[in-house]
Amino acid sequence: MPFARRRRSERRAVRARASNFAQRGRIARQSPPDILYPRAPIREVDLNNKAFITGITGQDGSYLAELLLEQGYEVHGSVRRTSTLERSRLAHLYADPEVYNKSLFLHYADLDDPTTLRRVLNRVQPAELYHLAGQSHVGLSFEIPETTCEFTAMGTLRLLEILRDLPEPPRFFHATSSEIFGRPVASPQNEDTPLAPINPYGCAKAFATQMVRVYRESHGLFAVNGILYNHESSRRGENFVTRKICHAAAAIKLGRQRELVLGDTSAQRDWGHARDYVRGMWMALNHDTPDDYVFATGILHRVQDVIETAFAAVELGWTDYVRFDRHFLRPAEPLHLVGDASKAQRVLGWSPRTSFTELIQEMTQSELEHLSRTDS
Ligand SMILES: Nc1nc2c(ncn2[C@@H]2O[C@H](COP(=O)(O)OP(=O)(O)O[C@H]3O[C@H](CO)[C@@H](O)[C@H](O)[C@@H]3O)[C@@H](O)[C@H]2O)c(=O)[nH]1
Repeated sequence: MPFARRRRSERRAVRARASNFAQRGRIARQSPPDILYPRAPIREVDLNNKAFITGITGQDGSYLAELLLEQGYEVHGSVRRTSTLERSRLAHLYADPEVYNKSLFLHYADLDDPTTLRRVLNRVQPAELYHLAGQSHVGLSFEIPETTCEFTAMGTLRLLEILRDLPEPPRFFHATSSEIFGRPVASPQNEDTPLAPINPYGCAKAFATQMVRVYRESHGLFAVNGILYNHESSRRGENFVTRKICHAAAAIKLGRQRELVLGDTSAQRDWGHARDYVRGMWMALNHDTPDDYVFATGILHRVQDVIETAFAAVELGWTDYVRFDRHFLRPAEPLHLVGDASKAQRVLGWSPRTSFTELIQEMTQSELEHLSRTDS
């Protein structure tokens, strides 16, 4: 029986069993992911289901891990071996003895090491695999195009090849990007918009997106592309523009920073909240059939709007602090990247719940609270 149609008492029991991970979070500074069961028909969520996340230590990976744990999944994730443990977004789960190595497991494995990945996936045998890992910074992809393609394009292909050989391949979600559309001929874009990337990152994502379609259609994998427009949160990396601005507004308010230096502030994006987008990932992978879905708000804002909203949230005038530096300009900027998520809405019952203003205010507030607790 689909989870959504289970008896109310059973659903209540499941929710009662699931602890509220985000609230316990040391660094999770927002309200926990609110999980509503989608209207779309979904397959039964077996409480023993295992999910595997590549990129579990990233913004999306950490929200998704929380959501899946709340749903009763056993969650596994691959982590890269680095000299420092970059797991701060998972710290609250990692530090919880009820969770770590009980329902959350981390494995050393990487996209450039298919032997290890294969061994780990063979051992875990997940029912669902969420592929979120890769080099995700568009500007940086101009500097390190080979690394970007190695991880984002070839890494995805290697993963698909491994799945093809598994006796029971898991359902596969690929987090792709609006950057596959580059400078699209039509706005808003949907799942049928032609791919026309204009930077190395977009090219790598376009390759991977198309490969996912090939493996779905020619090899019969249950493989889904989530075409994700910009999605942010207080867990966003500090070199992405929303976090950079919200952090600066809070730091300037507290006297910890003097100015904010930016590139093109007229650039426009379709910005939503990461928590909403990981909910979409789960809904897409639990639908009856594999397909591609755009996840977006459908509303464009300028970088300048982020600046004004963040500085207004700390009651400062932005003009005294913001400076332009061409160092942050990119060789090419996409135009009119705004998504039409009506298919996700119609088929999955997905829609974003957080407005642009709420998002930026929440991020700025979170920075204020975080900075107020720390010395530097
Ligand atoms: N990062 C950054 N961007 C700046 C700055 N000043 C202006 N911008 C402009 O702000 C816009 C957003 O930049 P990012 O926040 O770096 O995000 P992105 O390039 O749109 O890429 C993000 O969204 C994609 C989905 O559309 C993702 O696929 C990608 O991984 C990433 O998350 C771009 O037009 C960029 O030129 C700055 O100082 N830093």
